[in-house]
Amino acid sequence: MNAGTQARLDRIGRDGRYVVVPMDHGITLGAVTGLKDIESTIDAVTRGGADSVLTQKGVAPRVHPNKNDAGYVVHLNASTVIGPDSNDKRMTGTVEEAIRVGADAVSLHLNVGSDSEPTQIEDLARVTETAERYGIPVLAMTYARGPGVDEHDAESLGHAVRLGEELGAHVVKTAYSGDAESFEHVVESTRLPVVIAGGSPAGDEATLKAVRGAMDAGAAGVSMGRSVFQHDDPEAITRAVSAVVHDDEGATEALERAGLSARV
Ligand SMILES: CC(=O)[C@@H](O)[C@H](O)C[C@H](N)C(=O)O
Ligand SMILES: O=CC(=O)COP(=O)(O)O
Repeated sequence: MNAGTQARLDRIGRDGRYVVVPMDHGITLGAVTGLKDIESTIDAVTRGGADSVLTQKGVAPRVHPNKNDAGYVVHLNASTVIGPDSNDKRMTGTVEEAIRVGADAVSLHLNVGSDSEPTQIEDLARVTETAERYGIPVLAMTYARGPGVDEHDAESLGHAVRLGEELGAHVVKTAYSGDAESFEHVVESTRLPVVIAGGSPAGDEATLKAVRGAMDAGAAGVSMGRSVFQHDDPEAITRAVSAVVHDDEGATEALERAGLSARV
């Protein structure tokens, strides 16, 4: 691996594990809870131990003053939930733009199984080629999503993360399959570090149990957005997630250590 790529990977994670808090949802969902005052949210999650934050390029000026020396990932494609097809992710930036706005890494979202999969495959291939030339790590968000696709099927998730590796990504993110045993298949489908998304918030206990299960299956951490940035105490939940990812804490112990009761 290019020395610059490795050095930048070490800026968005720690010791090969990752607590990334993505807040690119401002395009997907709009200015939802946690994203209106994104400055405070970024400050809170990075004080809580997030290794890096992730946004679209346009809000970069609102990131740097508040990220407390955490790493920064710029997301390069998007869609909206009000558009014709939220699975149809279109390019919103380039690797060069990401470098210009101070990114340590870039990310791209693919919906494997969607009608727009072929274009997204081409997009990721181009992004990894350019990123390699600049020594910029690529986080591929490879979901199993599309007509008739089971978004939590371990076989499909394993296929999605392997696609990310085959196209030159350095870290892959996907949905959690729901239990450690099935998620082992996902992790074993690639040599890359696999991190999990949080999905729609389902309560602190469910969130931490998913993180614990994924880590037990061999995952390398999380790229967890809404369950963190929409929490009523983003710093505390980040602290709990980081305790599981980086300190191998149990779900309940991590919640208690962060001052959060184990509630549904
Ligand atoms: C809002 C969602 O369904 C998330 O899983 C998004 O797909 C995550 C993605 N980065 C996005 O916001 O487009
Ligand atoms: O960019 C978005 C993610 O990586 C996952 O977001 P979620 O809100 O945890 O599903």
